[in-house]
Amino acid sequence: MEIVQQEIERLDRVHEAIERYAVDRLQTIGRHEAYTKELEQQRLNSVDWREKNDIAEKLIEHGHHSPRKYLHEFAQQASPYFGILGIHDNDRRIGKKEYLIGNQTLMDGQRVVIIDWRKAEITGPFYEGYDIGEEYELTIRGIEREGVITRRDKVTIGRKMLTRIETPSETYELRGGEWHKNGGAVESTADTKERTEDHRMVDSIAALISPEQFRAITKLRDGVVVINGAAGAGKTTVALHRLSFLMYDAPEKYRPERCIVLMFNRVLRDYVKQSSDTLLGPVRVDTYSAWSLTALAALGVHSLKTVFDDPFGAQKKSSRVPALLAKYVKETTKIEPVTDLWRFLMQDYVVAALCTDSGAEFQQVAQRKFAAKERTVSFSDASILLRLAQLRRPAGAVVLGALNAYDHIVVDEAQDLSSLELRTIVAATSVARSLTICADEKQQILSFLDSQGFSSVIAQLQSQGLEKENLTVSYRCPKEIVDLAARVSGRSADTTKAHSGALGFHPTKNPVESMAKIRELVEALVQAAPTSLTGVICKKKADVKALHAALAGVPGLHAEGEVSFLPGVQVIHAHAIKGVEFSNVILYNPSSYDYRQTDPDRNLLYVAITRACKTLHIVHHQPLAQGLRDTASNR
Ligand SMILES: Nc1ncnc2c1ncn2[C@@H]1O[C@H](COP(=O)(O)OP(=O)(O)OP(=O)(O)O)[C@@H](O)[C@H]1O
Repeated sequence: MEIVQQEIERLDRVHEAIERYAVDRLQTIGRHEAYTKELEQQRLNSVDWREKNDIAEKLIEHGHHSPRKYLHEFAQQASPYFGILGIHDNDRRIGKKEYLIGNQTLMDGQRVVIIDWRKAEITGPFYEGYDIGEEYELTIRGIEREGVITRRDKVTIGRKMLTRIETPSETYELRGGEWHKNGGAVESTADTKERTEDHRMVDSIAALISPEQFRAITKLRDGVVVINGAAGAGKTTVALHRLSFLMYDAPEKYRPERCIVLMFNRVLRDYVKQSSDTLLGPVRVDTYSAWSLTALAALGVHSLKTVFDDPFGAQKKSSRVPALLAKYVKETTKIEPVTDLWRFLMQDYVVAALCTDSGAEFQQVAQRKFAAKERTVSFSDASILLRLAQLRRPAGAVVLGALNAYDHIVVDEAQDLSSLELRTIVAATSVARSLTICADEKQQILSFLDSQGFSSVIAQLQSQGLEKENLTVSYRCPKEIVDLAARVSGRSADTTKAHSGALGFHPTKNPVESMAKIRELVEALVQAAPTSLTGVICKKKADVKALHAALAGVPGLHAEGEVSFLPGVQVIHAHAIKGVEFSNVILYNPSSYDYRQTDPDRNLLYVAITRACKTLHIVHHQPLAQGLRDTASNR
């Protein structure tokens, strides 16, 4: 196995280059800092003010060239690269060349050892599915290049050791201390998570990016990109890599401190925060609600008290609110912002447009709050308040963190934001309106949102130039589960890349039997794979407690309400599972009473099913929801 020997030797040389780079880097920094100290000393010793000024200027100039700014520490020692791209260029001066592709560039003096995957003009052929021997035409630094692809291999390096080489036709794998040819299948991301005992997004995903995902990541530098696609097709993955790509490709245009990622809930926020260090560096990752409060503060609206419950939350999220606000702002003058909000809500035309019944109560509450100068707002109020505060600013005004200011915003699960919330986000971007919006209308689970909201904002953005990317391949779920999800949602899915998994139905007679069955299943799953993560999903919050009690004492049971990505077992209700994933999912009694034939219920069931990376067990004592029922009876 010559290739294995060659690659082991290559990796040794790369490790040596990493060490040389680390030493060179520290020496260069050391020299720079020693000269800084020398200049500071000279300035201290100098008695002539003119000389002092000269030295001060020199110090400032010297500071601009600090090697800490451009010689970054190489942080990928354990796994320095994941791809090898071979070319034979028609230009004789280039000729045959092999590029190593990784998460960070590595230089050895003037020589490039590893190329960052985001250097798309070079790494494109690696991702875009070129065949060996296929001709390429590239434009690198404005120069046309032509030739043929000679190699396009993936390698796995873990803890500084080469363990796998995957060429387009063969695989070589290190198992039990020996190399085997064409042995195992590619490890799925679910298996990687179990092996590493970490059930967050896999860090090494840049190695796996598909051609369609790569195109979405590197597409259209300015403007809005909407990423659609089935659950588990990699929408979030693509959006985060896209932001990473933009910041790398045009750092002066996409500054990390002027970019933000908005996630659907705190679970998802923490999930991304913890897993995207390499990808996003210091970019803020937050929920829409948390961001809206800081944006309000930036606009001068302070001392708010927030509450979750709002009996009129649905009305306030109506897709009619943006037009009503626009009219209100036109016809009224600016007053203290929170009072302005209550005054808006008590207008007759607002009440008439938003309330079919209970309008009188809606208006009275707003009038009372207006009179009392109330500072307690719900999160639905906060988004109206934010849009109002944005609209009250003069056209084109820039307010950092709130208005016409962000270089780029990523919005995940946008289908579950109201049209007003989406508008506050769009308004917060700079005039280039650079946004990546992930959305799947089949995953809209908030019953109080009207479906026109999302589409109306997209239609408006369309007129300003918007690109849509549809991801078709599902990566998270096994084929059996993708098929079941397709039956529930009525949307077909591409299962070509899907691995195989297990799907089981377990009818019981009553809740007690269901709970006992779930305990039996969980115990078996934990015993079979102690490093897996199992999610027990129920529709009603009240069932979380009962299920938790039924599983008491099971090894690895996470505390009630705690969401963690460590191996074990989690009981969680369906509304809290957006965007997360489990090796195994057990659905507790997904009955036709709990999941009715309405869009939000169907969507919620679709979301629950598609959280499973390997197995799905459905335990029920009542008639199953439609979609599940047909599958169960055909088995
Ligand atoms: N090209 C790929 N190859 C292998 N795994 C991938 C690929 N792209 C994404 N994944 C994995 O698939 C899973 C789903 O990805 P992601 O969460 O980005 O999908 P999504 O479309 O946002 O899902 P959802 O709509 O359910 O939120 C993740 O574990 C991710 O690491």
